[in-house]
Amino acid sequence: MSATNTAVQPPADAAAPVRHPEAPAPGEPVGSHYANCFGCGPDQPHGLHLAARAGEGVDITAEFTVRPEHQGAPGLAHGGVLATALDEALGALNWILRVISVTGRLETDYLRPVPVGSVLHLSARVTARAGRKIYATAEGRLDGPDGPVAVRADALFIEVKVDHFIENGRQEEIQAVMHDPDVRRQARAFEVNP
Ligand SMILES: CCCCCCCCCCCCCC(=O)SCCNC(=O)CCNC(=O)[C@H](O)C(C)(C)COP(=O)(O)OP(=O)(O)OC[C@H]1O[C@@H](n2cnc3c(N)ncnc32)[C@H](O)[C@@H]1OP(=O)(O)O
Repeated sequence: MSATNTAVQPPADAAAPVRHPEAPAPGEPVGSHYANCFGCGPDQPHGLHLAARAGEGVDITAEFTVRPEHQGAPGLAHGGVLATALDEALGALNWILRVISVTGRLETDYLRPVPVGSVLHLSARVTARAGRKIYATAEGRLDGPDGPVAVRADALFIEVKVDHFIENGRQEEIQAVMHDPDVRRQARAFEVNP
């Protein structure tokens, strides 16, 4: 592992993250940002169905149950799926900061194999902010929230406007969500906050 790559580590003058006053209360579900999201969407049959809960700080917890459709090697979770679980847990931090951001960089360490049928206990927290850059870290543990760490990641998320999705997403899906009052309400709530 490179000791010189500092892209996912905050600079010395980065600011401490602040929990938004209207973030979900500790223990409350963060909610799915999009019903078809592979990470958190309830309508994705093969998705991860992560349901994150707000922590007390600028953090969340979530569980991911590894199903047979998530395999890479026989009986083991695919590494890309595990990276997705970490990425989704990190993405849920948007709701604690009340900022819309996307993954710019995700550095993942795989420490233990994760068997099918196991529950990965995920936690993620923001470590610092610098302008549009949000630095965060996540880990997934086996055998309970205090069990051994199986996977971990450091990430750099970049703040974007709602237009990022409207301009880049396929119009079919964009038009469908624009007509969803829940999505419109959520997007408005994020955009009125500086
Ligand atoms: C409708 C409502 C929907 C709501 C949906 C909620 C969605 C939540 C989803 C959550 C789901 C889970 C999460 C997901 O799966 S999110 C999905 C996966 N991620 C993406 O698709 C992002 C694709 N990338 C981009 O769109 C652009 O590259 C972004 C927006 C990221 C930056 O392009 P933009 O033109 O805006 O900015 P910039 O290029 O001026 O860069 C700005 C600064 O950032 C630094 N930098 C940039 N990239 C990197 C990098 N890779 N490593 C290190 N540093 C990087 C850069 O050096 C610069 O620094 P500085 O020079 O200022 O110091």
